[in-house]
Amino acid sequence: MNIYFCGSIRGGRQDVKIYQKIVKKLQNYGQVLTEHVTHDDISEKGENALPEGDAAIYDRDMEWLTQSDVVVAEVTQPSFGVGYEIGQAMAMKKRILCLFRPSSGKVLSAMIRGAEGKLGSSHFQVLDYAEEEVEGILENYFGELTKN
Ligand SMILES: O=c1[nH]c(=O)n([C@H]2C[C@H](O)[C@@H](COP(=O)(O)O)O2)cc1CO
Repeated sequence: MNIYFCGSIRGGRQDVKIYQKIVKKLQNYGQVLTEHVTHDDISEKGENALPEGDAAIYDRDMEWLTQSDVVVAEVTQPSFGVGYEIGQAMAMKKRILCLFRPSSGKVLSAMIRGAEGKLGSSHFQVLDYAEEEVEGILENYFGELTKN
Protein backbone atom coordinates (compact mmCIF):
# COMPACT_ATOMS: atom_id res chain seq x y z
CA MET A 1 0.00 0.00 0.00
CA ASN A 2 1.31 3.47 -0.91
CA ILE A 3 0.63 6.07 1.76
CA TYR A 4 0.92 9.82 1.16
CA PHE A 5 1.50 11.68 4.41
CA CYS A 6 0.80 15.45 4.51
CA GLY A 7 2.22 17.76 7.16
CA SER A 8 3.12 21.42 7.34
CA ILE A 9 6.50 22.59 6.06
CA ARG A 10 6.41 26.29 5.14
CA GLY A 11 3.29 26.62 7.27
CA GLY A 12 5.52 26.01 10.31
CA ARG A 13 7.46 23.05 11.70
CA GLN A 14 6.31 23.03 15.33
CA ASP A 15 4.56 19.63 15.03
CA VAL A 16 7.42 17.74 13.36
CA LYS A 17 7.83 15.34 16.33
CA ILE A 18 4.18 14.30 15.98
CA TYR A 19 4.64 13.81 12.22
CA GLN A 20 7.55 11.48 13.05
CA LYS A 21 5.39 9.46 15.42
CA ILE A 22 2.59 9.16 12.83
CA VAL A 23 4.87 8.17 9.95
CA LYS A 24 6.71 5.59 12.07
CA LYS A 25 3.35 3.94 12.73
CA LEU A 26 2.21 4.28 9.10
CA GLN A 27 5.31 2.39 7.96
CA ASN A 28 3.75 -0.74 9.52
CA TYR A 29 1.00 -0.58 6.91
CA GLY A 30 2.79 0.37 3.72
CA GLN A 31 5.33 2.59 2.02
CA VAL A 32 5.17 6.23 3.07
CA LEU A 33 6.05 8.16 -0.10
CA THR A 34 6.53 11.51 1.66
CA GLU A 35 8.74 10.50 4.58
CA HIS A 36 10.82 13.66 4.03
CA VAL A 37 8.01 15.71 5.65
CA THR A 38 9.19 14.29 8.99
CA HIS A 39 12.89 15.11 8.58
CA ASP A 40 14.36 17.33 11.28
CA ASP A 41 16.69 18.96 8.76
CA ILE A 42 13.83 20.36 6.65
CA SER A 43 13.10 23.81 8.06
CA GLU A 44 10.13 26.05 7.37
CA LYS A 45 12.01 27.30 4.32
CA GLY A 46 11.28 23.91 2.70
CA GLU A 47 13.47 21.56 0.73
CA ASN A 48 16.25 23.44 -0.99
CA ALA A 49 18.30 20.54 -2.34
CA LEU A 50 16.24 20.10 -5.51
CA PRO A 51 17.93 22.03 -8.34
CA GLU A 52 14.67 22.84 -10.14
CA GLY A 53 13.20 24.23 -6.93
CA ASP A 54 9.50 24.47 -6.23
CA ALA A 55 8.32 23.20 -9.63
CA ALA A 56 10.21 19.95 -9.06
CA ILE A 57 8.71 19.59 -5.57
CA TYR A 58 5.23 20.16 -6.98
CA ASP A 59 5.63 17.68 -9.86
CA ARG A 60 7.14 14.99 -7.63
CA ASP A 61 4.46 15.36 -4.96
CA MET A 62 1.57 15.33 -7.46
CA GLU A 63 3.03 12.16 -8.97
CA TRP A 64 3.28 10.54 -5.53
CA LEU A 65 -0.26 11.64 -4.73
CA THR A 66 -1.48 10.00 -7.94
CA GLN A 67 0.33 6.77 -6.95
CA SER A 68 -1.03 6.74 -3.41
CA ASP A 69 -3.75 4.41 -2.10
CA VAL A 70 -4.46 6.40 1.04
CA VAL A 71 -3.70 9.94 2.21
CA VAL A 72 -3.10 10.74 5.88
CA ALA A 73 -2.89 14.45 6.74
CA GLU A 74 -1.98 16.00 10.09
CA VAL A 75 -3.96 19.23 9.82
CA THR A 76 -3.44 20.93 13.19
CA GLN A 77 -0.76 23.35 11.97
CA PRO A 78 -2.44 25.22 9.09
CA SER A 79 -0.56 24.86 5.79
CA PHE A 80 -1.46 25.95 2.25
CA GLY A 81 0.37 22.92 0.87
CA VAL A 82 -1.50 20.43 3.04
CA GLY A 83 -4.85 22.04 2.20
CA TYR A 84 -3.98 21.93 -1.50
CA GLU A 85 -2.92 18.28 -1.31
CA ILE A 86 -6.17 17.34 0.42
CA GLY A 87 -8.21 19.15 -2.25
CA GLN A 88 -6.31 17.42 -5.04
CA ALA A 89 -6.62 14.05 -3.30
CA MET A 90 -10.39 14.58 -3.05
CA ALA A 91 -10.56 15.36 -6.76
CA MET A 92 -8.66 12.10 -7.39
CA LYS A 93 -11.18 10.29 -5.15
CA LYS A 94 -8.48 9.05 -2.79
CA ARG A 95 -9.25 7.67 0.65
CA ILE A 96 -8.29 10.44 3.10
CA LEU A 97 -7.80 10.60 6.87
CA CYS A 98 -7.30 14.02 8.48
CA LEU A 99 -5.98 14.15 12.05
CA PHE A 100 -6.53 17.24 14.21
CA ARG A 101 -5.53 18.01 17.83
CA PRO A 102 -8.18 20.18 19.57
CA SER A 103 -5.73 20.67 22.49
CA SER A 104 -3.84 23.07 20.18
CA GLY A 105 -6.59 25.64 20.80
CA LYS A 106 -6.96 26.08 17.02
CA VAL A 107 -10.20 25.62 15.11
CA LEU A 108 -9.91 23.52 11.96
CA SER A 109 -10.89 25.15 8.65
CA ALA A 110 -14.49 24.56 7.58
CA MET A 111 -13.12 23.60 4.16
CA ILE A 112 -11.59 20.52 5.77
CA ARG A 113 -14.01 19.67 8.59
CA GLY A 114 -16.98 20.53 6.38
CA ALA A 115 -15.83 18.18 3.64
CA GLU A 116 -16.27 15.12 5.84
CA GLY A 117 -18.53 12.52 4.29
CA LYS A 118 -18.63 14.23 0.89
CA LEU A 119 -16.88 11.34 -0.82
CA GLY A 120 -19.08 8.69 0.77
CA SER A 121 -19.25 7.53 4.37
CA SER A 122 -15.68 6.60 5.21
CA HIS A 123 -13.76 7.96 2.24
CA PHE A 124 -12.97 11.32 3.83
CA GLN A 125 -12.68 11.28 7.59
CA VAL A 126 -11.62 13.92 10.12
CA LEU A 127 -10.61 12.55 13.51
CA ASP A 128 -9.88 14.67 16.57
CA TYR A 129 -7.16 13.14 18.70
CA ALA A 130 -4.78 13.63 21.59
CA GLU A 131 -1.13 12.87 20.93
CA GLU A 132 -1.04 9.73 23.08
CA GLU A 133 -4.01 8.27 21.14
CA VAL A 134 -2.58 8.56 17.67
CA GLU A 135 -1.11 5.08 17.33
CA GLY A 136 -4.38 3.42 18.41
CA ILE A 137 -6.34 5.59 15.97
CA LEU A 138 -4.10 4.50 13.10
CA GLU A 139 -4.36 0.83 14.16
CA ASN A 140 -8.16 1.05 14.01
CA TYR A 141 -8.19 2.94 10.73
CA PHE A 142 -5.82 0.61 8.89
CA GLY A 143 -7.40 -2.44 10.54
CA GLU A 144 -10.74 -1.48 8.97
CA LEU A 145 -9.10 -0.59 5.66
CA THR A 146 -7.35 -3.92 5.26
CA LYS A 147 -10.60 -5.78 6.13
CA ASN A 148 -12.38 -4.20 3.13
O1 LIG B 1 9.61 21.72 0.44
C1 LIG B 1 8.47 21.22 0.39
N1 LIG B 1 8.30 19.87 0.13
C2 LIG B 1 7.09 19.27 0.08
O2 LIG B 1 7.01 18.06 -0.16
N2 LIG B 1 5.94 20.03 0.36
C3 LIG B 1 4.61 19.37 0.40
C4 LIG B 1 4.51 18.21 1.38
C5 LIG B 1 3.71 18.74 2.56
O3 LIG B 1 2.66 17.82 2.89
C6 LIG B 1 3.14 20.07 2.11
C7 LIG B 1 3.52 21.22 3.02
O4 LIG B 1 3.09 22.45 2.48
P1 LIG B 1 3.56 23.85 3.09
O5 LIG B 1 5.04 23.99 2.83
O6 LIG B 1 2.72 24.88 2.37
O7 LIG B 1 3.30 23.82 4.57
O8 LIG B 1 3.64 20.31 0.79
C8 LIG B 1 6.05 21.37 0.57
C9 LIG B 1 7.30 22.01 0.60
C10 LIG B 1 7.45 23.46 0.86
O9 LIG B 1 6.29 24.20 0.55
